[in-house]
Order: sequence, then C-alpha cells, then structure tokens
Amino acid sequence: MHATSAVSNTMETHFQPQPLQPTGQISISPRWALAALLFSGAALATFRLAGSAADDDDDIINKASFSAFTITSKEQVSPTAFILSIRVSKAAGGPVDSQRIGQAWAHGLWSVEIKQPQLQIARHYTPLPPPPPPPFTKSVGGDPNGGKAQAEAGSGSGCRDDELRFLIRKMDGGEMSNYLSKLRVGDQVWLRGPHLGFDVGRRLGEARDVVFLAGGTGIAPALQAAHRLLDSRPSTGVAVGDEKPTVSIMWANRRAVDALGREQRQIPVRKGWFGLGGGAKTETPQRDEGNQSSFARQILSMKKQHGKHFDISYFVDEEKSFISAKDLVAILSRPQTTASSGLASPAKSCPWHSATSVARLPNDNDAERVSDCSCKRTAPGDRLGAELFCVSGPDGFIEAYAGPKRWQEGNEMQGAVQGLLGSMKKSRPGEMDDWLVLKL
Ligand SMILES: Cc1cc2nc3c(=O)[nH]c(=O)nc-3n(C[C@H](O)[C@H](O)[C@H](O)COP(=O)(O)OP(=O)(O)OC[C@H]3O[C@@H](n4cnc5c(N)ncnc54)[C@H](O)[C@@H]3O)c2cc1C
Repeated sequence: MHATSAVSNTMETHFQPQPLQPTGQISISPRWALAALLFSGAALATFRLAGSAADDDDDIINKASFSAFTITSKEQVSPTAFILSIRVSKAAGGPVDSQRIGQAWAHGLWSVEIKQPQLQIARHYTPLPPPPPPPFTKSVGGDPNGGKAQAEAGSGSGCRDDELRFLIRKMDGGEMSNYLSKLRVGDQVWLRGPHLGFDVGRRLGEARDVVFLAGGTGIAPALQAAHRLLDSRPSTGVAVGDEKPTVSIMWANRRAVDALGREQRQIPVRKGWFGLGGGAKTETPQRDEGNQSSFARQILSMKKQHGKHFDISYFVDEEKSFISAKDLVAILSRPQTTASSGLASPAKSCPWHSATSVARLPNDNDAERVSDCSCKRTAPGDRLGAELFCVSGPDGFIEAYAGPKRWQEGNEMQGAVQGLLGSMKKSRPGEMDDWLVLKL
C-alpha cells in the first residue's frame, strides 16, 4: 500500500501457522494417524515444546505443555467475531491463583497459544483485560451455532487469574478460528504460555503518550496496554493521577458491525433539491445497555473510568473512513502531546528507547532483556522515555502503517519503520524523534 495514501482496513491476511512440536516419544507419520491418537486427552499430555523442559510446578499454565481449560461462556459480538471465556479445567471450587498469569498482566502485553488437536496446529490469542464486575459480564447476543446465547451466570468476577477472555474473529477458511467458533460451553481447549511481548511501561518510561493503530482483533493488545498503564493495580507500579499516560486507540475495521463500543457514527445524508442539505450527520445509536455486547460495554466502561487518558476513535472501510496521515499528524500536534516535549532525546544506543535498537530486536519478548536504559537527562526536569506508536493487527495492516517485520536467521525482527509512519518520519524531520514505533 502506498505510504502516503489512506490505507484500507481490510487486510485480514493473518499470522504464520505454528505447527506443534512433539517430543521424541511419538513418531508422527502419517499425520492423520497421530491426529486420531491425539484426540484422546492422555496423548495430549505427551506434547512438549521441542528443546524445552516442561515447567514442573503446579501453576495452571506453562510454556512447555498444553493445559486444559473449559469454555465457560461464548458470546457472538458481531457476525464474524465472538468472545470466548475459559477457565482452567481443574478448578473445581473457587478461583485459582496463577503466578504466571499474574506476572503476565503486570508485564502488559502477552498472548497464549491455543491448539487445534486434530490438525496439530496452534495459534496465538491475546487475553482481554478483566471486565468490570457483574452485571457487566452478562452475556448477550446469538449463538454462532444457531442456538441460544451460551453463557454461564456468575462467570464474570473479572478478577480471577484462571479465567481468560478472548476476542476471536472467524476467518474465511481459517483452520483454528473456525475450529474455535464451533466449540460450545463446556468443551475443552488447550493452552500454553504465557508468551510475553513488549514491556510498554518500560519503553514508555516517563513519556506520556501511547498511540495504538489497531486493525480488527489487534484491539486486544491495545486494551492490554491500557489496562497495564492506566489501571491502578499496585502490581503495575505505574503512577496514577495526572502523571498517568494517555492511551489513544485508532481502531480500524472493515465493517461497521465490528466497531464495537462506538457511540456515534457519521452517516451520509442524501442531497436534497438543488444540492442543498447534503453532507454528513452524526448518528447516536441506541445505548440500551442490555443489548450491547460485553466487549462494547467494556470499552465504554474504560472510557468512563479513564476519561481523557483513554481515547478510542473508529475507522470503518465500508464507511470509507481510513486511518490517514492527517489523523496521525493530528495526534502529533495535540496540545497534550506537544506539551510533553520535556522528553530528553533517547540515547542512540539505548536498548529501550532508541529506534535504531528497536529495529534490530530479534523478537518482542522484553521480559528476557536485561540491559538498562542508557538515556541521560540533559537538563533538570527532563523526562526519560519514548512516546509509543504501536501497530497491531493482521500482517497486511502492520505493513501498511509501519512496514513489514523482517525475518533474519530464524528471528522475526522489527525491521525499519516504513509504511505510512515511515514516510511521515521522513517528511517531518525532527517531529517524530521522541516516538518509537512497535510492530506487534
Ligand atoms: C501474538 C498474536 C496474537 C493474536 N491474537 C489474536 C486474537 O486475540 N484474536 C484473533 O482472532 N486472532 C489473533 N491472532 C491471530 C491468530 O493467531 C490466527 O492467526 C487467526 O485466528 C487465524 O488463524 P486460522 O487458523 O483461523 O487461519 P489460517 O488457517 O491460519 O488462515 C488465515 C487466513 O489465511 C487464509 N489462508 C490460509 N492459507 C492460505 C493459502 N494457502 N492461500 C491463501 N489464503 C490462505 C485463510 O483463508 C484465512 O483467511 C493473533 C496472532 C498473534 C501472532
């Protein structure tokens, strides 16, 4: 996509399939024979990530082997997207603490792999932040399988570490998403992880602006970042009050029905006689809370809770509204953004805040990085950090706005910033020096 033009929101190519790696205990040939074997829960337990030992503690989830979770609720939120809530299968009574999941929330951005047992494939999915307490979590909407909405009353305490929620889009011909879309409440799914991503808190440092360009289900990491940076959970260690950062999300979808939580939309008005009366008007959809999806209510609740620190704007292909250079320039010239110019320029070699270092990162796992920030204050009161542009969504969406990630020696590196943000950087020298672009 040409960098300076408005970009389509429709690039729902998706991510690289990740075949499972069996241990040496089982020979896998032919594939269908193993698939049949894997259908039994006992065989599932023999799978391990090649080259890594199982985490032999009693946490409910680990990166080495798949753990069983049970679907507690499934809610269709748009014709192609649904929310799947799951809880660890072995939890018979009250909530179960998971140190790993607690650490993942404190870290910020993370995902888990879910597997399709027949085909032996796994895909990443991004847990949504816990919803506000009931009655918020009441499940609404139709059942994709044609029956009544499947919901389990009381499943939404919002605080349980052993309960995870995902926004999942059913892709045309997509193996995993179609498989998940057919599962029902009470069925089991198999998870491993958590896989930690960028440490948005550390990369932001004392800067205050995080802008997410999110395509489709790329909204999930944007909400994770907002949860990490804005919610006053003591474990996040993030300052609250006026020092809180601002998380601005530009959410692009193909279809208006996927613009969940949107309160107003521009609708074209047909021109009257002699061309009078044309233009656009703002339509406010009915705000009947009972008919809104839990996802829409979660967005509205975050807006209410965080006020000016949480902002979401909607872009919809079928309404011919696309995230454009003009929208991004508007972000850069907001009063609160220009007012934050007390940032010291990042040191060129800083592993956390320099664009050059980010371009060379072999992966997004900031939890594994041990080096410190090497930026220096040049004047009293200088703040250290970097404003963040995060681009999340299907590969085509990321490429259009930030350029492709680069494969080198088996690593998926960030690569240079290209796409729309890359050309803005070139055409506005100096203006984006405080900004880091992270491709999720
Ligand atoms: C870190 C991370 C987090 C993610 N989080 C989420 C999330 O929260 N929610 C979510 O919904 N997704 C998420 N994804 C994407 C998810 O992992 C899957 O990629 C997605 O669900 C599609 O998988 P699939 O198996 O259904 O589709 P695939 O079978 O992988 O196919 C994807 C698309 O490509 C097309 N396709 C496949 N093969 C071909 C081919 N040979 N030729 C042409 N077209 C082809 C399919 O028709 C389909 O449209 C995330 C991905 C990553 C990497």
